[in-house]
Amino acid sequence: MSNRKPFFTRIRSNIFVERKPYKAEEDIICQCVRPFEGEMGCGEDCINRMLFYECDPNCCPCGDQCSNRRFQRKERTKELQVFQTKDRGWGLRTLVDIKKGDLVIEYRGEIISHQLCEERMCTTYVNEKNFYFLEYCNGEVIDACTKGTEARFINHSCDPNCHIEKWCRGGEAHFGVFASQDIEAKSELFYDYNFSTFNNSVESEQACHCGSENCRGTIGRKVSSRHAR
Ligand SMILES: C[S@@+](CC[C@H](N)C(=O)[O-])C[C@H]1O[C@@H](n2cnc3c(N)ncnc32)[C@H](O)[C@@H]1O
Repeated sequence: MSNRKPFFTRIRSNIFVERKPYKAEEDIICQCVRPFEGEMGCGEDCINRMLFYECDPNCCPCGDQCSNRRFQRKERTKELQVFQTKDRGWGLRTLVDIKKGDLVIEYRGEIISHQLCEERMCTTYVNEKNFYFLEYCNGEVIDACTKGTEARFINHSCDPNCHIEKWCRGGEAHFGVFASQDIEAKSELFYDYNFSTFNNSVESEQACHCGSENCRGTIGRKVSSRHAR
């Protein structure tokens, strides 16, 4: 493997290549009560949070004290490092402790249709060995091959310390890598590709080197037909 970190363009929000982002027809307003000054509202019992729906600051009863706006505030673990692993290519690790439940980083990229994804795989990405795709919604894919965040470097493990959550904000979805447990500084971050990736047909043929006791042997779901999920 080359020592040069693969180049990609870091983006602050998803890029909609073939369509404009949808706007929500109406906002769902939670029933939280604005907390005392200096405290944050919309905690674990906020109905929007329970439904994986971020509050709108313009109509949330907690206003600027709403804590259910992590994607809008672009929260993330600040000190993450891309590094070369022994047998998994590049990976992503944390340089600081992370608490269970924290949003580590948003998985961003270009939002494209399955059809355009197929086309890119036969043209632009035809010589690529690694693919950086995540299933979006309604037949669309997040393509982080050239534009995205460091989340694209997160490797697969059959016993991961992170997982992907889909959250709604306005009319669109946001995908975040969340800590499934407390994670110590200097640990590599992993999620289970079985539940999240788009190109299972490619990954189901790749040997897994996650090293966990319950390793399934390959990094993608075992499928017979292309893109079956
Ligand atoms: C989304 S990329 C992850 C970043 C990648 N390691 C890199 O160097 O850019 C997915 C690719 O990483 C490698 N990979 C991820 N998890 C792995 C694992 N558990 N064992 C072996 N290879 C892995 C495979 O080559 C896979 O196709």
